[in-house]
Amino acid sequence: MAEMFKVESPHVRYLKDVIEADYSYDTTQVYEEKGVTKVKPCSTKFTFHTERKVPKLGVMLVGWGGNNGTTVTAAVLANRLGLSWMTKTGKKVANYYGSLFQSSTVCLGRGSSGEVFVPFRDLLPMVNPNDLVFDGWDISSLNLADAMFRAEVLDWQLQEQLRPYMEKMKPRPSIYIPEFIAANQEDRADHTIHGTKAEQVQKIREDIQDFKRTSGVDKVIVLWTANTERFCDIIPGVNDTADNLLKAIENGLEVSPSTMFAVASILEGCAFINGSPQNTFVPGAIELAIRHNVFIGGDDFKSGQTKIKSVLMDFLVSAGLKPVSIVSYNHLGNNDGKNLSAPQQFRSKEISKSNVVDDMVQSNPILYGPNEKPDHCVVIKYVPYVGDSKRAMDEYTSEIMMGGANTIVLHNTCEDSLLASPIFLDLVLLTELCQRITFRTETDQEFQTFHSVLSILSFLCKAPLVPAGTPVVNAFFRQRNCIENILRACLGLSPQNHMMLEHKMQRSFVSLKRPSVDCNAYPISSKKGNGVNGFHPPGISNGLSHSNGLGKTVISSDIEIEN
Ligand SMILES: NC(=O)c1ccc[n+]([C@@H]2O[C@H](COP(=O)([O-])OP(=O)(O)OC[C@H]3O[C@@H](n4cnc5c(N)ncnc54)[C@H](O)[C@@H]3O)[C@@H](O)[C@H]2O)c1
Ligand SMILES: O=P([O-])([O-])O[C@@H]1[C@@H](O)[C@H](O)[C@@H](O)[C@H](O)[C@@H]1O
Repeated sequence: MAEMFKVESPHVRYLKDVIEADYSYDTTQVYEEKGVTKVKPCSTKFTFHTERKVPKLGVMLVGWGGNNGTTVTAAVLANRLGLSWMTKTGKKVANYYGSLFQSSTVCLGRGSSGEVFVPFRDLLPMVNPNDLVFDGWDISSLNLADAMFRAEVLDWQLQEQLRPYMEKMKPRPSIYIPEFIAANQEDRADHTIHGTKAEQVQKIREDIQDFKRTSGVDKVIVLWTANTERFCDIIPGVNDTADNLLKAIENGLEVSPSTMFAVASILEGCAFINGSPQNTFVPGAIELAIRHNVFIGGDDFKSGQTKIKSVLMDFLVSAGLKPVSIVSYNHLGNNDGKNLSAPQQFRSKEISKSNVVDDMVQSNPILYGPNEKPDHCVVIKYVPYVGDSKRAMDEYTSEIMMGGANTIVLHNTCEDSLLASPIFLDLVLLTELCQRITFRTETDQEFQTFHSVLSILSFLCKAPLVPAGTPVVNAFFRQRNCIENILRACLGLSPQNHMMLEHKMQRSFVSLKRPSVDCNAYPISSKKGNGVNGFHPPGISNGLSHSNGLGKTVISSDIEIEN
């Protein structure tokens, strides 16, 4: 599919197979010299390559029969089919609300009528989620239609329309090691593979090969959405290096099912994403991914309470207010909640939900002394009756000026799986896009990929996995801006700086010509479905555009967009 717009610049070249962009990466180095803090602007010349051809993408879900797995599969099917259904509050239409790429926008630049916003997905060629092909594994034998019914997430009228499609989808039997998940999951495990750990890893590899062969997809990404496991001890000689991990699997030593899936995926050259909080990526798994130049990412989908926390902490600390007590309670009644009612599984989740405040606390030594941090308590309770409708209650108490106190209380009710499902799509689509991006610098002329530990996924994860020795960022807008600015860099566009100097000057440097009067509103993104058909970005929806006969659509004399 042709790009939705083209950048007019001598530094950007639309070649047959790639978009090639020259980019100046500007940073600022701070260092001490003779007791003086020095600040030095630095600039590095990058050349980015982004492959223009979008592949047919297969997604294999571990835990496919769960609430999230069935819901995301149903959502993609419903969008592909353009389904709608009646409910007590009226007609509902399939959409991808909650997806960064499908339902949020970015500012492309400034037009004659103001800022021009386009769907995030249109910045670079990306897979359309409607085209995703799903497969996967589950320790429960239910087909996807019966599993969707068991999940009790989606309206009945929608389930009825989807049943003929989803009842044909059957998860593959999976690896089951009881001690890694709650004992209360045992009655679900009627669909498991047997044999040694090495034989089971080999079986998973064969499943991936079989899916590739039978589905005709160009590439596969494996995503863990099975139950939360207990943490694994990091044992020298067992999982501390890639070779030891492979040997441990051969010798049947302690390796969790999620790590076994990660190893199988990596050995098959498939990116592996961990949507749960356990430490799947033991050092040996990370080393193996690096050795095979395969992307890994995680941990734990950032979907609700923690996502709000990464915004509120950003707001409070950036505003100079001092959060001193944060209490996050929630109860839910789905199978995830049932699994988390066991202490070891809860502990995994408690860890991933607790570290999200660290970066903002460490960013402000005015508010927090060395090793000082707010009280932070995480509580999760299992209440079967409420099902997937998670109830979250949060209390944020901050010290404000002159001994004052400010307490913010939140109550949030939502279908947990409808918050998590769009995150799946963003994770796999962004990972796939990153697989098509390479870059070189003026001092290192050989093109390289991103590091195997794909930290650009941080925006989508509670406990971001980052390359060793690199910073963990949790603040919501910093994470989002990171994605946006990297994708802009692939187009040779400078980072969003929000300065808007042109509007803050006595004598502006920009003459904003009025658009010609004989043109119609220009649909920036005419992709079908998801309610964005004929998308008219704010600022030019009543704006005017016309074709100048050169195959370009001119929104105004300031912007030219090539059809
Ligand atoms: N909002 C959210 O729903 C959300 C947010 C963040 C993280 N998560 C995590 O995502 C995961 C899935 O959440 P869910 O609500 O879909 O849970 P779920 O219990 O409904 O689904 C998990 C599925 O995994 C299956 N399973 C368990 N062990 C397996 C194995 N070894 N191999 C294959 N399948 C296995 C189970 O049978 C079940 O069908 C959980 O770990 C949860 O903590 C969920
Ligand atoms: O994403 P978030 O709302 O912070 O955290 C959620 C937890 O509060 C919830 O109890 C759990 O079931 C979900 O898996 C999810 O992890």
